Amino acid sequence: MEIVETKDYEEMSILAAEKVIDRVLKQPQITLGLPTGHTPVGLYKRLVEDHRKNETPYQDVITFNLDEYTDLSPDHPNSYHYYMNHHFFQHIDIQEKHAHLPDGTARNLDLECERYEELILKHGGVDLQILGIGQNGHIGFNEPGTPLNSRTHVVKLSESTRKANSRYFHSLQDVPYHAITMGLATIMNSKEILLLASGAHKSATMFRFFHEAVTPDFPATILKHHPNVTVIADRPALKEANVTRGM
Ligand SMILES: O=P(O)(O)OC[C@H]1O[C@](O)(CO)[C@@H](O)[C@@H]1O
Repeated sequence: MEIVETKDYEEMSILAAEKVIDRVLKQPQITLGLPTGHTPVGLYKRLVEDHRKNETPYQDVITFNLDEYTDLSPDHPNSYHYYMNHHFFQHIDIQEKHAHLPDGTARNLDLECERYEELILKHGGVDLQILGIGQNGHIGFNEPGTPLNSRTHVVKLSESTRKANSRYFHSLQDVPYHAITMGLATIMNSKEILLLASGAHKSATMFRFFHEAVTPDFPATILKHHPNVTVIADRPALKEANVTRGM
């Protein structure tokens, strides 16, 4: 695992964007796995700026988002469909049919999970999966206790995650109770993984990530079994980590 420490959030976003742009230029038909949340907002901003300036092409890029809430329509301002359009898709030349998110409004959610998982496989899997990390160690919406061999599935969100995400909603009651997420095995199937973390509120999380053995109690620890992971995290997030950094 390669660990890159940056001065701050800005630098984390710049380095992450450089990596993504490099991969897209080398492989114009790349399949990207994309996260939401606060952490990647700066990355998307840099990618959009780069696209405007350098016309990095996304016409042939395929994307699969990690997760989506159930019961929020795609045009709901808190849905991840909306987030992705707002922060990224509407500003680049990606084809709509290439940008995939789980359909949290599907009538049969289990079938939707199967469809999504099969679609990822049909595209040959994710080449570069970008991840944020929840304070309880979740990746995607794989909460503590999620089986390590899980595929795309419906999850009941933990109260801590609902509370953390309520900052984007009018109130805690408005936060959905369920979501569809790629599973841990789905994520582990990606060829390369880029994990981003920023802020002092993630420092205990990053300590656990680096020092705990692989366990479903802290789902991100599974990444230790992946052969090609880069962590880009800022100094506040790594202040307790006590690990060797290097590019
Ligand atoms: O980037 P943030 O906002 O700290 O969120 C961390 C993680 O939590 C989620 O937003 C889900 O709660 C993930 O999508 C994200 O990776």
